[in-house]
Amino acid sequence: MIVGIPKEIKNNESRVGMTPAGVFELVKNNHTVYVQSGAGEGSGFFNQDYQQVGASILETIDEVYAASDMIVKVKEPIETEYRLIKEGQIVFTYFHFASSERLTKAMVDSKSVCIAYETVEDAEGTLPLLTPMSEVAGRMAIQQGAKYLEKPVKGRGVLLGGVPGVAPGRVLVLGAGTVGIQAAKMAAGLGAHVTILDVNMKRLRYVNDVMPSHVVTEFSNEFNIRKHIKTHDLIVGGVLLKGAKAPNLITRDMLKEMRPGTVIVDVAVDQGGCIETTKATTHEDPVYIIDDIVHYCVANMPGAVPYTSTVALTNVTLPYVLKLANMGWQSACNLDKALSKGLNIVEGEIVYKEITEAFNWEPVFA
Ligand SMILES: NC(=O)C1=CN([C@@H]2O[C@H](COP(=O)(O)OP(=O)(O)OC[C@H]3O[C@@H](n4cnc5c(N)ncnc54)[C@H](O)[C@@H]3O)[C@@H](O)[C@H]2O)C=CC1
Ligand SMILES: CC(=O)C(=O)O
Ligand SMILES: [Mg+2]
Repeated sequence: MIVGIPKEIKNNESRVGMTPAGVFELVKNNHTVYVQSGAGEGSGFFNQDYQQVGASILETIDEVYAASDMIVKVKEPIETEYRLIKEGQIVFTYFHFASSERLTKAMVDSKSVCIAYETVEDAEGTLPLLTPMSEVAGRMAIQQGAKYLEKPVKGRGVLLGGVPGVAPGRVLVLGAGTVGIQAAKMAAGLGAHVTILDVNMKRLRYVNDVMPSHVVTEFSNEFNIRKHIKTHDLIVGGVLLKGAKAPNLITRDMLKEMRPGTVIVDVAVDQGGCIETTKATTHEDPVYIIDDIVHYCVANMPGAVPYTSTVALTNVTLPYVLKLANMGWQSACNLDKALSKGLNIVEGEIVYKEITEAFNWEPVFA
């Protein structure tokens, strides 16, 4: 199969869909790999690193899309990429369709085969291709939150760890999944008081078992959320309903209950966000303020630490890329149930029901 690795074009996105180690495996399996010139530079991988393991370098993104049976990338296609995607072409990447009707329509029209990293789901119900990026984003949420709590950037002026004689900051984490646990762990490590909420008691039991006693678990419901937003300095949104639009757990009117300078880091922004006032931002311009509440809603947080993220991502995507390249998408998905859950749009048909539900579209599949 011919596999193409384009350069990412989302704002400040320096990850790349494959490391030279991944290209090495594909070439060993007799596949042809085209890498766009400079695609890996932001992650520390240069054209010669890819050439040394057998890839050919193409100058433009148009050439990479035109030449390839399968595109392996990181972020959802951006508008200028829509026209490049061909009928029958496999596009293996993060899509987050439920947060973008426009992207969904464009991919339906392209008649390509869209396999979304974020909905590949194993027998235990975990999301192996989302997990490493959620680990990165969960940890980063505290780094970013701590920074925006500083007064010069309109935060409350609270040091998360406190100092002797002054109470530490308070961090409220919505969702005790991968993002939530990593955020809680980082915040706890800094010495902050952490409250973590989920609707899944198994997750809360796990957190309760493994975290120190200054990480307190509570059930997620409106009453508890309304209570805690008044007293916490940093709120991390890490909820997920697989493939669906995130639920709005904090509505606009609730911002008035918070203290000025409270910081929200809504990691769930890529699925539409779990705060009503969330709108996607970029690393270039990451925050905005509504009712004195600082919102950080960057939809590609791991893009800011591309070396770590590219390696972590391709560690988990490569086995699936190899299967797709070796067998074609039909046989690979027939044989691998986890991969088949990644099928979102197949040759013009939406095959993941949460996407149609997100837009109140009529289901078009059986
Ligand atoms: N902005 C960014 O750069 C990135 C965003 N993400 C996003 O972060 C989000 C979370 O991802 P993961 O932690 O991997 O998901 P996960 O599936 O591991 O965890 C989600 C948790 O949310 C919980 N939940 C569902 N409804 C809830 C409610 N009403 N209240 C409280 N908890 C609730 C679930 O029980 C689950 O434990 C996803 O939308 C993911 O795409 C992930 C990586 C990077
Ligand atoms: C998961 C995701 O959207 C990201 O890593 O950017
Ligand atoms: Mg994202």
